[in-house]
Amino acid sequence: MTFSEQALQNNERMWQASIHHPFIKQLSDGSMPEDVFRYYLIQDHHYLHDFAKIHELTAATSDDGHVKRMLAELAAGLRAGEISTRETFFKELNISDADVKQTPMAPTTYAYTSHMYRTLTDQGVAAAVAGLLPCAWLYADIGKHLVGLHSPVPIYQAWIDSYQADDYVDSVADQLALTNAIADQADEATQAKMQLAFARSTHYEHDFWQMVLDKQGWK
Ligand SMILES: Cc1ncc(C[n+]2csc(CCO)c2C)c(N)n1
Repeated sequence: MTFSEQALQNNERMWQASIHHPFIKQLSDGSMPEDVFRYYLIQDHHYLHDFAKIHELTAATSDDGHVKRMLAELAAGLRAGEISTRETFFKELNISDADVKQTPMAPTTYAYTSHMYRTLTDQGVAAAVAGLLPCAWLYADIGKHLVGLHSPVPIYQAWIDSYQADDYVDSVADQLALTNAIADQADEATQAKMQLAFARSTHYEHDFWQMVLDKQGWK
């Protein structure tokens, strides 16, 4: 069994809970209040900024040319994605730079990104790469699940469409292949660290949806 097959089997319950989370349902049936989607976009902006940084740090730490190149390419794609999100979603919802600056990372965004930094510093490159994987892979699965459903709210449908684009689906396949290749060459202890990092990120992906519906803040 490949690393990713094993990972999915180990985390099936959390994975399914994300795919069927009320956040996804509210987005696809259009019932999500706009302020909730705004909250999501701002937290996700904070998340993506750190997520790109973690790719760059992992690339800088790795001594494998292929891993370095792939992570650097993914980071560049994330930076470009950040810019296009600002141009489309932020503009449409009138989210300004000041709105973003004035909104701190909520506890779950903070915990999720901190987990990824910590995985790199404490567990190394292989575990860090495994910790990055649920992000793209889970959204691709959610995108598949939503094929054929059309949200009555155009901006929600635009969000759904962005995770069904062909270039995105190809990039997920590359990330799966990279993670599986790293796991193949890793010893058992490293493979266990990779599984743990994947499981933690999967957990935080689920909590991210819930954070948004709760509009979680610092008490
Ligand atoms: C909390 C959170 N988790 C996953 C994604 C999805 N995502 C982030 S970067 C990327 C790859 C290139 O687009 C994908 C699929 C998100 N936006 N926010």
